[in-house]
Amino acid sequence: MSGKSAKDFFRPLAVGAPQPLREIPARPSRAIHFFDPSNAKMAAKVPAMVGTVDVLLGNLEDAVKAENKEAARQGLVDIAKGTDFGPTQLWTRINALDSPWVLDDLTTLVTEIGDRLDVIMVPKVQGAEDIHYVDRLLAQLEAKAGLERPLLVHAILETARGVANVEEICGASPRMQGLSLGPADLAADRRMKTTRVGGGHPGYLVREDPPRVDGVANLEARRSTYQQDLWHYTIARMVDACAMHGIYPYYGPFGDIADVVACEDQFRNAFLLGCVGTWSLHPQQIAIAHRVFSPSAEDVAHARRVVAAMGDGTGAVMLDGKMEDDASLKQCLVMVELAEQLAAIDPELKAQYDAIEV
Ligand SMILES: CC(C)(COP(=O)(O)OP(=O)(O)OC[C@H]1O[C@@H](n2cnc3c(N)ncnc32)[C@H](O)[C@@H]1OP(=O)(O)O)[C@@H](O)C(=O)NCCC(=O)NCCSC(=O)C[C@](C)(O)C(=O)O
Ligand SMILES: [Mg+2]
Repeated sequence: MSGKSAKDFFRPLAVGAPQPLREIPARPSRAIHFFDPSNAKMAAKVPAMVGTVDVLLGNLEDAVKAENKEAARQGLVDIAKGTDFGPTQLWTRINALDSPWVLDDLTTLVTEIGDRLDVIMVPKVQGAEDIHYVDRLLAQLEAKAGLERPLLVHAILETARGVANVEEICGASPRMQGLSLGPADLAADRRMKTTRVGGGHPGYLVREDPPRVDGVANLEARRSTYQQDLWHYTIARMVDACAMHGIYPYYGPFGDIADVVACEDQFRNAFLLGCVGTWSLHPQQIAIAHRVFSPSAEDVAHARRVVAAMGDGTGAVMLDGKMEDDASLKQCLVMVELAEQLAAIDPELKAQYDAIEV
């Protein structure tokens, strides 16, 4: 894991840096909405988006043209200084650690707007060494800026080595807040034969067995095929690594902006497997993410019924013909706690959750 002794793990890494957190706060982050701070039209929309999305993220890395890198950095500083973010979190994605821009990204952002940023997303993380580098540098910069609250770090898993090292990445620093999938870079690094940004592929499928007549397979018969999820393995590994370390997994980008149906399906797979949120690249993906990553009123009502029926939580009871016990109660508590967190920030959801009787 970190290689540090337990007593040193929560010590600040620079004199005067804030104390690391012992627990990562579970703040709602159903959608992490990306914007390019160097794109004037996009940037102009950001202040009005405060309160409509859980996280706004000023992206400095890929999707920002090389000639705009400095404008994007400065644009983010200006937006952060000039906007009251209220309950909405402000994140950034810095450039890759081997790029010519990242040192200035970190130095400028932490010293200028470190008190306004919540989480720094680091792309293309390969192993614990990348997190250790960022961890120490952030501590030095936090001390210099006189920050009282430590910045958190979110790693994007987008290389084969990163996936292989996923557990050590999650445990590399008390700053680790979570992980996102980077399906496009990961596909390229693995030499997958896709050309998309996330989502499925029609060629990745399983086929129904052929019907048999007198024991002979009829290979000419029409057979159903079922498209499989290319990202299941990686998301499942991320979910376990994050749960093990008390941090949060997220899906990532869905590049086919027009295909809102497949986007919703991909997001829902991630939600059901344990992810707490996803990315939004275009304003229309925010509503999809909010819908998917907020449990339905019916599921919340059912979970509340199980909690009520289970009393002190021990033993087994029958509810609607089904056995409920300690383990189903725990699943229901996950649902109820999430519903309470979301209801606290979203009056519309609160009304839906309160409308259905337990
Ligand atoms: C897809 C694009 C090009 C379509 O942009 P568009 O202008 O063609 O779209 P539109 O539908 O025409 O836009 C309508 C209006 O919404 C605005 N708008 C549009 N998008 C946004 C936005 N995000 N935030 C705020 N406003 C936005 C846009 O400026 C326009 O404003 P207008 O009505 O005044 O003309 C554009 O939405 C965009 O650039 N989105 C962000 C892309 C991005 O951040 N990509 C990087 C993350 S994915 C990634 O890096 C991979 C990964 C993880 O690394 C790995 O898998 O390896
Ligand atoms: Mg990438």
